[in-house]
Amino acid sequence: MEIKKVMVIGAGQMGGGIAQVCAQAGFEVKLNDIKEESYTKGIGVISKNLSRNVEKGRMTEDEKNEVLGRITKSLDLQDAADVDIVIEAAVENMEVKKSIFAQLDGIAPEHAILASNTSSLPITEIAAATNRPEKVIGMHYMNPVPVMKLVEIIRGLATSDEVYEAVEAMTYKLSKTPVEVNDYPGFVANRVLMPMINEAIYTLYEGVATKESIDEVMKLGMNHPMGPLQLADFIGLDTCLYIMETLHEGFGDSKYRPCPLLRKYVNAGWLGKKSGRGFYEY
Ligand SMILES: CC(=O)CC(=O)SCCNC(=O)CCNC(=O)[C@H](O)C(C)(C)COP(=O)(O)OP(=O)(O)OC[C@H]1O[C@@H](n2cnc3c(N)ncnc32)[C@H](O)[C@@H]1OP(=O)(O)O
Ligand SMILES: NC(=O)C1=CN([C@@H]2O[C@H](COP(=O)(O)OP(=O)(O)OC[C@H]3O[C@@H](n4cnc5c(N)ncnc54)[C@H](OP(=O)(O)O)[C@@H]3O)[C@@H](O)[C@H]2O)C=CC1
Repeated sequence: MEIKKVMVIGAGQMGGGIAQVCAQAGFEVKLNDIKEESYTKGIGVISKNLSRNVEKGRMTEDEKNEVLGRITKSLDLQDAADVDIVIEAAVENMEVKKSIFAQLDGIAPEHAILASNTSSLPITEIAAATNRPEKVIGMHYMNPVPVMKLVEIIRGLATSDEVYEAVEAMTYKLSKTPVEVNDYPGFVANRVLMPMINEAIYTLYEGVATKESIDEVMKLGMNHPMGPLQLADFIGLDTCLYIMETLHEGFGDSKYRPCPLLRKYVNAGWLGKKSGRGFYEY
């Protein structure tokens, strides 16, 4: 099955990046959000990223405008009525995702694939909110999407081979590398990454070292491009907390308990870079 028309749901840091790389690869993209200002912010970031490519001589002004011309605004899920795939990148909350998928099931054409960019939530459970579980799949991009090469592709219990192959082919078309993963909490990426970040937060919470020192140890000692606390701010502390909660609940193992300091920051509205304050100020 050939994918030409894409709808991306959520114009935040991930949805914006996904829309950008899809449009750059020649797909027609509808970028959907519930709020007009979120769309405006998202398309603004895309435009800025593309302008940087023009400044660096990687694309011409005309090519930039062609890419932007392939992205259209959507504030209504009904716009999914003629797309081949929907890639959902709304907030990391099961109830929100189930509601979106149940609605999409009634709107998107019969052949359309319904993919989620969830970082950790079970694809099988999201799929169960629809009458087409064989067409539901995880397509997990990494942040920042235009830079990172990996797409974790998660098979739900009922995902068909045909749908897997179509999403794999699309990933290659985006010049990214797919890795096949089964449907367990956190998949691979966040099952490994997020407990490290949570442990770094515990290290801060217990006064073992300052935030700068913790980040410095991991940058200089392990060659990580960002320290874990800086990376947590970059991902979004709300997203980090939701992922830890999914691991904790999904495995029932206390080793995944979210650090109280992480919860405190999220409750304070300190969500990291996107809100201007997390472990650091922006
Ligand atoms: C939570 C989940 O479910 C899964 C996840 O995504 S976990 C998060 C995974 N991501 C990571 O671990 C990222 C770790 N950090 C990094 O790799 C790097 O710090 C980084 C790529 C973000 C920035 O790299 P850097 O060398 O420190 O900075 P910088 O020189 O400014 O950027 C390098 C390139 O990336 C580009 N870039 C950086 N941030 C960008 C962004 N937000 N959007 C688009 N492009 C970006 C820059 O334009 C630059 O491109 P060129 O060199 O081609 O001009
Ligand atoms: N941050 C990361 O590093 C990564 C995140 N992910 C996953 O991607 C998804 C999005 O994360 P991220 O982009 O960081 O989050 P953001 O908070 O940056 O963006 C989420 C966007 O979705 C919008 N939104 C919320 N509910 C709906 C809805 N019902 N319909 C349409 N749009 C909606 C929000 O609008 P508003 O602001 O108006 O509420 C916001 O614009 C999550 O599932 C997350 O786990 C995956 C990989 C990496």
